[in-house]
Amino acid sequence: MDQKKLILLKFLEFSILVLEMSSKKNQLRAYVEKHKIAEKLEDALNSCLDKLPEEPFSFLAAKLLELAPPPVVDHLHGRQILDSRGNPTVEVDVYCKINGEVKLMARSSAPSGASTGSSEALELRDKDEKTYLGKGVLKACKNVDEKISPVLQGKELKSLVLLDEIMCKTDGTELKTKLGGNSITACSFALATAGAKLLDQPLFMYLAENFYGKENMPSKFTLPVPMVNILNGGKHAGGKLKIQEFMIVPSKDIPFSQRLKNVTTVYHHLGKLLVKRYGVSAKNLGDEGGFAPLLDTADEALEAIEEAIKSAGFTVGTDIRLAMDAAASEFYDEKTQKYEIVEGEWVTTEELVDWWVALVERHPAICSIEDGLHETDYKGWISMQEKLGDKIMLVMDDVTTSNPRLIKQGIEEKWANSLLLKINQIGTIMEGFEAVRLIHNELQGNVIVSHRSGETTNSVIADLAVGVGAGYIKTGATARGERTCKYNRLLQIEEYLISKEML
Ligand SMILES: O=C(O)[C@@H](CO)OP(=O)(O)O
Repeated sequence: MDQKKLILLKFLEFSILVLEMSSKKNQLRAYVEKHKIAEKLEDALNSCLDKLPEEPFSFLAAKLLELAPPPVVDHLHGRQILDSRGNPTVEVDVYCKINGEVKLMARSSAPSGASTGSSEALELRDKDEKTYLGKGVLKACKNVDEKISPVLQGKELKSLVLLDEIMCKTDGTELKTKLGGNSITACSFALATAGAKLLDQPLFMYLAENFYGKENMPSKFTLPVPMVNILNGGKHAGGKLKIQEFMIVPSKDIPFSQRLKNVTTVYHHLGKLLVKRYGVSAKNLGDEGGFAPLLDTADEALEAIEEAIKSAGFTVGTDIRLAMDAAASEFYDEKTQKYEIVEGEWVTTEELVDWWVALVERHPAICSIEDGLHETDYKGWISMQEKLGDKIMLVMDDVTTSNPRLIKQGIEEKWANSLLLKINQIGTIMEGFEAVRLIHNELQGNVIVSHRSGETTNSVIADLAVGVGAGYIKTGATARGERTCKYNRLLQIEEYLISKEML
């Protein structure tokens, strides 16, 4: 055998040995020292480096990569932290084993809703009234450590779908009643974050690869249009205003950073206007950072917002449109089957649908109404879709709870034309992917990726919105850290996409 081949062979043997022994560092160090491997190798390489052709080295490098053991999940750890409302929620740490060494790769957490749909995944709470008024999540954290972590141990992180599938199977229930939706969502978010980090990819790219498959990755991405909560009512505020969220929606024909700048400008103008009109307490903030003035009617709120848009120098309806989340289940009486749309005034389903039609006529800048009816008032949903579905977005939230089974039913029965996607309503990102596919492929409708009213400072949903090509994102006001971190992440993604010519 000629010398070149011999050296290469020895180098290969040595490299294999290093890889095999890399989990036992001390032994490796002793071996290297005993046999003076480092010097020998250096000598050998020096003597032949410039004489050897390129080929064998790239072959060798590829072989070594193949031989390296892939990084795998070592364990997950759940911990109780606080969300933006001061309630406990689950945070999960993902530890991976890389070349035999255990490292903390990523951490993420679950959000929590207030106006929740009845078919949402179970939010597992301890119900011990002495601790956090029964809202503790220590049982959910224990499930992460004792039930989820063991089934994921040793698994690779390339496929989030596979990991989410394992968690769903381990729980075995549609609404995650065994392990808790909060533990599973926090794990799914943390595993995705860890996977992206391990593969050295931006999170949105990792999610896109899992959503589209590596072969079908788009060469360009789009950034979602933000639906920015600017004025709060209902359960998120505390006054008489029944409708939960009034939002502003910038034009999609301008860059994301400009969309954000425009809506933020309107937000500040509205703050000033409310103080002037209703006094300083009118600029108090609701759970999602929107102002929470003590108003009585939707018209009052919409007129104030329209005026703020104009005083900020924009045109209502072209530069900035309006959107609402009624959260109608919260002002519905199941016994009488009536809605209290204005304090003390109860209306039937038909009257409410007509009320919506008239409101859209009075405020033509309205482009979207979410949960305009109670979550089981299917007749009402169908009637509203017939009357308004070709004019504006009608968004299913509590009625579908991001659940592919309910979304299929909604598509078949023509409940509405758009979907609000909240991963913690169903549990895993994988199930969220299925929801998006249904809406995009079978309904040709819009998906709005959404936060919850109780949030943490992780920004996974911003990456998710870009990764699955959602048209919109709803993540509160352009104020309060747990809301702005999502918008700020979108600014980072925008910059990245521009630099890579992928926008
Ligand atoms: O109703 C909604 O769409 C959400 C988010 O705004 O609120 P919650 O998280 O309280 O369900």
